[in-house]
Amino acid sequence: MQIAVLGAGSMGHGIAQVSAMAGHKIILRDIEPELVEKGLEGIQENLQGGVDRDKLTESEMVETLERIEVTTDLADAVGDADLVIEAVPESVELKQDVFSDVEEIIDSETIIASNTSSLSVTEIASVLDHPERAIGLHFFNPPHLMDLVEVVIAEQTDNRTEEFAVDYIRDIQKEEVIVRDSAGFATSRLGLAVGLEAIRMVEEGVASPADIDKAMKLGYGYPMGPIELGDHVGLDVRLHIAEHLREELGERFKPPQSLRQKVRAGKLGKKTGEGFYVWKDGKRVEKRQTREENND
Ligand SMILES: NC(=O)c1ccc[n+]([C@@H]2O[C@H](COP(=O)([O-])OP(=O)(O)OC[C@H]3O[C@@H](n4cnc5c(N)ncnc54)[C@H](O)[C@@H]3O)[C@@H](O)[C@H]2O)c1
Repeated sequence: MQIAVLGAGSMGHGIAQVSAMAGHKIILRDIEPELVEKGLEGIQENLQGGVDRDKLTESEMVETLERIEVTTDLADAVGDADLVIEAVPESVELKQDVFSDVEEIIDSETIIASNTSSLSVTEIASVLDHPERAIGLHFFNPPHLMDLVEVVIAEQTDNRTEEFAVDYIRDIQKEEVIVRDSAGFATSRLGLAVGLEAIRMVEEGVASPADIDKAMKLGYGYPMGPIELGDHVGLDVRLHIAEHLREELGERFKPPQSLRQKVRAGKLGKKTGEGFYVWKDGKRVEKRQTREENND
């Protein structure tokens, strides 16, 4: 089928790539020529990496790239699309504008999906004349390596749209989970609950961040401990999501004080060189931390 991907940033170019690899024709749209070109370069790099690691052949790479067109023109992108997936920045107003603009161009059968990671798909879809064709498709970063897609069912989503979305996800070799549209979907809500409790345990002096992370890795088989994951994602991002979930779901998502303090101090994790851990050149600097040190 033909798929329009709107936004060629971190997620958009990855979604375009995995869809093209499954044989679909893709039109990738961003607002500036440099941005679509950058997205396309990202796809080329990922595919070349796959060829280098013998994950795909040179000719599969070439065929995949031949299935991708880029444009800055919305009508060119969505005019003949069977599925439109938006991956523009995380703002309700922006996504609503994109949805309404798209609906003016597409035909009545086209499905419109949002890759939002935290916003209400129901609210985004509310601007449509036919909101029953809207759905959330929450891909994970980077889409070419992450198998999961949360299929988010808005209040208005009908069965045809849900079935269409599930068929598409399976077709591109991803695994779906079906989630009713509610704050944090399934992943962020549970991931954050563990992450916030881990920070509270550090505050209470139960164990050091390193020991909490080690406990969950060795005891529960987590690939990465909850505190280290927070440093990876960015503590500002974690705080923002916690505030949103607190507003929607209640006090159990109240952000711990030490999380707020780290964000106020600009200690945002890996990207600033310090969060709950110290980071150098993208790697955790190992130092034996005592519980007292972490109560600062
Ligand atoms: N980055 C992640 O880890 C991640 C994971 C899952 C979901 N998401 C969600 O995916 C969406 C995109 O995130 P991202 O990290 O790719 O952002 P990004 O900033 O990397 O990319 C967004 C792109 O959209 C473009 N854009 C802005 N307005 C546009 C418009 N009207 N039409 C087309 N393109 C437009 C921007 O120029 C930019 O290139 C957000 O909703 C985000 O919450 C992000």
